[in-house]
Amino acid sequence: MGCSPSVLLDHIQGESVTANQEKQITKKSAIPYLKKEPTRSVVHRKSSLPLTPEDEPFDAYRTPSESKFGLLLPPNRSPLKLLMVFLQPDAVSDTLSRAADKLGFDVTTSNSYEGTLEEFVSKLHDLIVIDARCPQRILDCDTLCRSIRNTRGSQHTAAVALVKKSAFDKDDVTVTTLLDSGFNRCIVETTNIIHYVNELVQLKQSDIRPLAQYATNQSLYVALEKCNDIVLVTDDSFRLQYANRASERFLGYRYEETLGKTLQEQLIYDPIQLNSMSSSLMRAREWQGPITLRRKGQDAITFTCKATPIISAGRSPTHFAIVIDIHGLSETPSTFDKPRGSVQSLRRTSLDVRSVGSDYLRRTSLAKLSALPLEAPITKVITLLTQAQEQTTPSVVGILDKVIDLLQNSELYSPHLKDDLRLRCDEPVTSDLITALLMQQPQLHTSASSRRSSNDSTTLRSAHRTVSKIRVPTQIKELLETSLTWEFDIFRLEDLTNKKPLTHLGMNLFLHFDVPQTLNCKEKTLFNWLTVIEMNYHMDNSYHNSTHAADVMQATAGFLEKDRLKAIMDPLDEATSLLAACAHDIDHPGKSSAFLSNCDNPLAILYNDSTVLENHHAALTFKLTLGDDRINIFKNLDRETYKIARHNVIDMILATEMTKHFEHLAKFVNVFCPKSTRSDECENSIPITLPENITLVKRMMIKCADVSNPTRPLRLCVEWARRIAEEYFAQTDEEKLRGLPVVMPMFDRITCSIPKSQIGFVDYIVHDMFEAWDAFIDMPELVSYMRQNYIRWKEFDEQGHTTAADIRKLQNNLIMAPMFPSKSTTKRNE
Ligand SMILES: Nc1ncnc2c1ncn2[C@@H]1O[C@@H]2COP(=O)(O)O[C@H]2[C@H]1O
Repeated sequence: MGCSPSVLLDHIQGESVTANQEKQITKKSAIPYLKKEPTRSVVHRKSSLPLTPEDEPFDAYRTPSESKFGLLLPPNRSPLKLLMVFLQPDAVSDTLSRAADKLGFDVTTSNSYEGTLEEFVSKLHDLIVIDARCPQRILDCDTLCRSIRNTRGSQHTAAVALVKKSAFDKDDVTVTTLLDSGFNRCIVETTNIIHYVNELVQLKQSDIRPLAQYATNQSLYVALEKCNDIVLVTDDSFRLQYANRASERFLGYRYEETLGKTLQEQLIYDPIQLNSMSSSLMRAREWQGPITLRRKGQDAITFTCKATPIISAGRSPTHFAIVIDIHGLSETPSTFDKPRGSVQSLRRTSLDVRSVGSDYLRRTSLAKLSALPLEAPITKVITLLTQAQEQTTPSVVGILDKVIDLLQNSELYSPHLKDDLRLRCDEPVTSDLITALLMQQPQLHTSASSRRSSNDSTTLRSAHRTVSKIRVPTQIKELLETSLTWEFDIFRLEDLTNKKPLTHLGMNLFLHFDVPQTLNCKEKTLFNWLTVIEMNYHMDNSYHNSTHAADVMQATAGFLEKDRLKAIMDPLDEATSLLAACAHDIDHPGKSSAFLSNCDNPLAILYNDSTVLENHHAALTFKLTLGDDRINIFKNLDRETYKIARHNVIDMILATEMTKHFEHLAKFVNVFCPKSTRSDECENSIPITLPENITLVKRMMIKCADVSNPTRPLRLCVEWARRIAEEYFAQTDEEKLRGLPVVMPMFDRITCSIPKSQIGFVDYIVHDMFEAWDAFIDMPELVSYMRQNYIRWKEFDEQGHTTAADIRKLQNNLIMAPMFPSKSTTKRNE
């Protein structure tokens, strides 16, 4: 069965009696020591294993002295075995033997070359002392020692040459030669037993014990080889020095392919992860986090990793032990060592007791998440924050915990109305408006409501009417010549077309953007389509009628004319953007989604109170279009192109849902106007043509077009404000009449201040979005008009022009005012 490397690491660092402490024991008991050997059984762990990370000694892995392998105990073999090789016994050998007896050695003697080797092979002594005083021709010590060293396991034996006194007195080469042939040291002949006792004590401490520790190390290596987690050891420059068998199995590299290579060049996929790991390790701090590893001939894969610095010399880490938990690996590699059982089954039996701590659990589950082969940017962000937590103060850790909790919420960009919005927002009408626009859920019934099924006029209108080719009157033609200007007078077109502006403007713009060619359809089909779409807008809505659709289409066309967009949009993008704009509010009942939900309207039931209107607009668009060949503008597209077109139209229509306003805005700003990037860098570094980024642009485009009315010339802006206010008032009236919850109580036609509603709408919705949009497509007139209008609304409010009637009066004067702003107002730096 494999074992957990974390247990091994504990063993390495968990001894309670250090080498220093043991030296002190040895020193103090120099004399009693002759009589009583301290037993190894006195060595116990100071404390039991910590149960949670909190129980763990703070610097369990970090104290340099504890990171040394020197804390390993030699194997508990008692007594130590001594082989004495003397051709003939003499007073010196006798003294040595007696000293060894006193220290409790198990002494064996030998007097020949062969006998020695035989004896050694059978017992693998801890210490061998060879008499090097006799002439070489009688006993060749050098050769004997070399032969011993060639014996398997002899690296754990200390070999000592017993030399004449003269070898130390004279400056000859005897000692060096002996050391070269494999002896660990030389001791001099003597008949003084104390001398030999001290020699043996020193030998035990400085040679036998470390060699025995190496023997224990050997067993650790065996454990590492058998262990199921990947274990890598690198030097301080992340050059691989050791990789266990699990690494070969999971990563597919043979041992020889990996050794000597740096983690970066061979294994670690993500430089950010490596940087984070190395910054902790270099500061002698343990690191834990997900790590994505390259696998030979396969996809990279992310594992949970724990890296520990090891200081074997000096003050800085000399090695790093990297243990990679393969738990959570979804797929067992085909080369997996079958007899050992599956990763999962092994894991179930090997419990890491430290995983009980809640914080650890949280990190572990995060790590498991990131062990999946998928990685979203948010996963990286959470990982980096988790790593940052390890290097900061408890108060910052607390804050980061909250940040991580928020980030783990899937509704990242959905605004949650701050509980105290009503209190913080001085203006109740703004509070009402923004709450109604941004909140998904319908209001709870606050008053007794008569719940009955809606008979709202959301039923389909007939799509089947023969469309004759119309001739465009001159006035309309002339007006349409300005159809791509931001000051285009949509209300005049409404008048001239007898409230059918969409068909006329739509055809004009479709031709301008070569839509018939792009969709490979006849102009007549497009015309029919526009007609049917327009028919399905409610003429009697004061705001959400086909004039609004035409206005949004006109704004969209104006945006599409800008170089920034021309550069990234292909003809299908342009065509589908215009189609989406035309149809984006089709069959709008003049009431909000919340209203529909509150009165159990069939649409709210159909769409489960979720994105009710926008779902309906998109679905109805396709239902109508595909339902009649005469208006099926997609019928000549191949399946693939149709799918793209359909996706584009649906995506853009759904993007107009205001509850997702901040989500779309934030995504756009994050990609195209990141705070950290200087504007010049920004332009060059953004992968603007990535399909997902073009999608963000298209969403932002239709959103801006949809609420562009506060950025139009004042006369247009005021009329739109009056219209939307009128529609809101109508809803409030009906809610009151039907005893439904009042979604926006402040929009009461008697009491509401329309200027205040506009100020709030710009403050909360329009301002930031248009600043960002202007920065992107370079249309300074948008922001210019928005600011001028804003000032005017403030003036109107101060002057007491608040009701719809007041606004109407104002409009009479505005009709006389010029539509175009003075030249200076379109300058960006104004
Ligand atoms: N000038 C405005 N004042 C207040 N609300 C507006 C204004 N223009 C647009 N809106 C709101 O913004 C919403 C955008 O999506 P809708 O067209 O569905 O409905 C729109 C209105 O509810």
